[in-house]
Amino acid sequence: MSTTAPQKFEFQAEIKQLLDIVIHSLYTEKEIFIRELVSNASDALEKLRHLQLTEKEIYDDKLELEINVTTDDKAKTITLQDFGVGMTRAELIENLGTIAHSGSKAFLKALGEGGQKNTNLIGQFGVGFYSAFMVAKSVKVYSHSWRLNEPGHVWTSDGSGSYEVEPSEGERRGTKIVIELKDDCGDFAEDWKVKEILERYSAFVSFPINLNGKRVNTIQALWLRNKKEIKDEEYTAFYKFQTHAAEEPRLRLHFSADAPLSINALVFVPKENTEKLGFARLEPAVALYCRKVLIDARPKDLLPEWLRFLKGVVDSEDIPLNISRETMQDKALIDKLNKVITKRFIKFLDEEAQNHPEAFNEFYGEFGIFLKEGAALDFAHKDQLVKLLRFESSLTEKGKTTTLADYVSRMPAEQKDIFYLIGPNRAAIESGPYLEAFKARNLEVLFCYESVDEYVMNNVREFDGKKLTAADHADVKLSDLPQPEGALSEDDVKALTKWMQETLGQRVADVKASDRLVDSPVLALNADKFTSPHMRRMMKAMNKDGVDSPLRVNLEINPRHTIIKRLSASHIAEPEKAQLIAEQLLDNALISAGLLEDASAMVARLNKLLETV
Ligand SMILES: Nc1ncnc2c1ncn2[C@@H]1O[C@H](COP(=O)(O)OP(=O)(O)OP(=O)(O)O)[C@@H](O)[C@H]1O
Repeated sequence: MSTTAPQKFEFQAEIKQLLDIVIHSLYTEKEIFIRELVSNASDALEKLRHLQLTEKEIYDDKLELEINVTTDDKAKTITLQDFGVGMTRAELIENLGTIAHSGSKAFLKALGEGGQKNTNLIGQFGVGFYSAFMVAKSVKVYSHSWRLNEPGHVWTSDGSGSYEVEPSEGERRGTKIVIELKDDCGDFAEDWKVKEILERYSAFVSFPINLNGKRVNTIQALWLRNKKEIKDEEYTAFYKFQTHAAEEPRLRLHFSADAPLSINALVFVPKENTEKLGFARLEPAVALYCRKVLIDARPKDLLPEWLRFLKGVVDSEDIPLNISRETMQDKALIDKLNKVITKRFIKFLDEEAQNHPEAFNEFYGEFGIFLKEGAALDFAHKDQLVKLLRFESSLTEKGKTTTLADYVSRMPAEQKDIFYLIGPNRAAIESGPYLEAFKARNLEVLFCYESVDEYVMNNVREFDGKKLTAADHADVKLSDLPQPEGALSEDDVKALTKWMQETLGQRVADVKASDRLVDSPVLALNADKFTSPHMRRMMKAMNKDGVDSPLRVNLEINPRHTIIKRLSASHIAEPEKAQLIAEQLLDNALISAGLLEDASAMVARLNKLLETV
C-alpha cells in the first residue's frame, strides 16, 4: 500500500482499554497531561543532544533545543512542540499505537487485578502520552525524525479505537502535538492557566520552555550540578524560589549517591522553626523529582515525620515518571529513598556538630525538638539521634550543653544511671530540693526544660547501657553520706514523722527521714509510680481524666534542718502552730515539685502563722 495516502490503524487491544478508561474516568487532575507531554518532549531533546555528539548528519540541525507551547483560546487548542529526535512513520505506529511503556503496562496490570472499579488508578500511574486524551477531542502528532531521508508524518486520533497516519510536508525536526480541547477543558487554552501548570511541574526542565513566545522556566535544577561549582548566592536564590522564603537558609546539604539508588538531593534547614513560634504543624516540603520533572511537591513518606522541617528537592532517576502525585505506588522504592536520605542527613548533622559546633548549637536551639521527637519515635534511627541530643547539666555553665556521651565519660565508676531533672528552667531546678543530694555526692544531673523531655527520656530509656533515671523518682537509691552533727535522734524522727503523718492525713502517703536532703527542710516525691509530677501537670493542663484524684505524695524530712528540729521540739507543746508549720512545709515541698494545685488555703495559713511571730 502507498504510504502517501492516509492509512487507518486499529489501536492494540490494551491501548483501547487504556484509552477507554482515560477518556471516561472522572479523574480530576487532568492538568498532568501537560507534565507528561513536556516530559516526553524533554526526553526527545535529551536524546537529540546525545545524537549530536555522535552523528554527523542530522535533519534541520540548526534548530534550538527548546520546547514551545502555544495556546489558542478561540480555537480551543493547545500545542506542544519540541525540536527533539522526532519519530519516523514506523516509530509513530510503534510508539503511539502499541503499548510500549512500562507505566501503562503497570496500570493495566493493576486494573486487571482490581477490575473496572479501580478506574481511579489512573491517578496513581499517569499514562504518558495517552493522558492527552483526558482533555482532547482530537490529537494530532506531527513529527519529523532527525534522520535525513525520512519524510514527516502526522498521526491523528480521537481516541475512540483507531488512528490515522499520513505524510505531512514541510515539518521541522521533532514533534508537534496539537490538541483540540474538549468543551469542558477550554481552560487549557488559556495562557495564564498553562503558565501556572508549567511553572508548577516543569520549572526545572533543562531545555527552555516558551509559552506563547515567552520563556517560562528560568531556574536551573541546581541539585544536578556539581556542588563545587555552585556559589552560595545561587543556593540562596534557589532556596528562596523553591520555598518562597524571605530569609537565607540556616543549613544546607547537597549530595548525590549512586548506590543503592541514584539520588541527587538538595535539602535546607530554614532559619526559623515556625512550629516553635506557634504556627501549624509543618507539612512535608521536600519535593520528589525524576530527572527534573516534578513527581510530588509534598510526598508524605519520603522522609520520616521528624524531618518535616526540611525543605528542598530529591531527584531520583529510579522513579518511574508515572508514579502518582497522589499515592506513591512504589512504597518499597520510597522507603529506600527515605532510608538513604535520612541516614545521610543524620551523618551531616553529626559532622556539623564536630566541625561547626556553634552553628550546630544554634540549629539545635531552634530545631532540637525534632531530633528529640526522632529519638523518641523513630526506632530505626534512635541510636544515632540520641547521640545528637544536648542538655545543660549541673556541671555545665548556664547556656552550655553536654552530650550524653560526654556525661557518661565523666561518670564515676560506681554510678550506674544517667540522672536527669525536669523543670521549667535552670534556676528552678537548681533552687529545688532534688538536686542537692546529687550535688553532695558529686553526681552530675542533666537539666531538661522542654515539655517533651519526659516523654523523650521515657522512650529513649538508656544510652550506652546506662539507664536514664529521673532524679526525683522515689525509687532512686543513693549512697550514704556521713551523718553530720546535730541531727534528730532516731526516736525523735519516729515521733515527728508519725505525728506529721497523722496531721497531714490524706495529703501524704508516707512521711520519712530523707537521705537526700542537705540544705532543704523537706522534699515531696511522687507516690504515684505511673504519673510523674510533670505528667500530672500536663494532664491537668489538658483536662485529662484520671487526675481528679487528690494528689498524695511521699514527704521526706531533713532531720538536720533547723525548722525540722524546732518542729520536733514544739509539736507537742504548741500543736496548733506546729500543724500550720507542717502544712506549710508540705506546700513548700509541693511548690518545689511543681505540684501545688491550689494555693488559696496557703495565704490564710501564712497570715495565721505571721500572727504568731
Ligand atoms: N515528543 C516526543 N518526541 C519523540 N518521541 C516521543 C515523544 N513523545 C512520545 N514519544 C515516543 O512515544 C513513546 C511512548 O510515549 P509515552 O509517553 O506513552 O511513554 P514513555 O514516555 O515511553 O513512558 P513514560 O511516560 O513512562 O516516560 C515514547 O517512549 C517515545 O519513544
